[in-house]
Amino acid sequence: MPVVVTRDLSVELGGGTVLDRVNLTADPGQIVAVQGVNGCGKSTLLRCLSGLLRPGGGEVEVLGAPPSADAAFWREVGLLAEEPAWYPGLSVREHLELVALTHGGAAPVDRTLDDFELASRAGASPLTLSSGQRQRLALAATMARPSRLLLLDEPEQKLDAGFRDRLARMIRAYADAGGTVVLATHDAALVAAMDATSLRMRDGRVTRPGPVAA
Ligand SMILES: Nc1ncnc2c1ncn2[C@@H]1O[C@H](COP(=O)(O)OP(=O)(O)OP(=O)(O)O)[C@@H](O)[C@H]1O
Repeated sequence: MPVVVTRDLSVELGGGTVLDRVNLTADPGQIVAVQGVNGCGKSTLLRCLSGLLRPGGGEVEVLGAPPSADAAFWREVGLLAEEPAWYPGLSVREHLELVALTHGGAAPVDRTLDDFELASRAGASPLTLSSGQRQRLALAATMARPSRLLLLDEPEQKLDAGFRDRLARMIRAYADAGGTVVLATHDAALVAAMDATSLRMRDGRVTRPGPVAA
């Protein structure tokens, strides 16, 4: 059974059509990369999949039901969108300990710090990190705990080339273990490195579904 299905998903905002009858499916183990120019509707699509925006028309099903606001939904779904608010009085390590404590089955914090290249900054407040380091912390908080679906809006932003390669491998490993990923990205190299299914959007419409071109 698909993890994500949209049928003729449509959204109007500010008097204009932002999503126009978008049909998408994502199966267990699949990475769907939504690509297209600024303003084509990628973030709006992810907001609909996460239930943060109610579509004006069509249907969205995530894990067999419309996205829901309750905590049970968010235990299955990891979202990376706007940068989260950080607690200034908690260190990088303590933020990750909070995630590990509240989500059974999370990866050990020391391993997460290594995986996301944050070990040398473990004692720092997130507010004193560089923007790329904060992006890695946001990714770590999203990916270090169990989930069935990851919704990632431009996960590559602020990351250097080396960590983008590492991220591609981590997302691929998540999918190989049965997880589903829908991401919006401007990074064609990341799409290729993850061996993702590419979905091209233009003006709110899907123009080119199918496997990514070589
Ligand atoms: N609240 C809103 N009111 C009016 N228009 C909106 C609103 N939110 C988004 N839009 C418009 O919807 C369109 C799609 O925006 P969206 O953020 O989904 O694009 P995107 O593909 O994610 O772009 P980017 O690559 O720049 O992140 C844009 O034209 C944007 O101006």
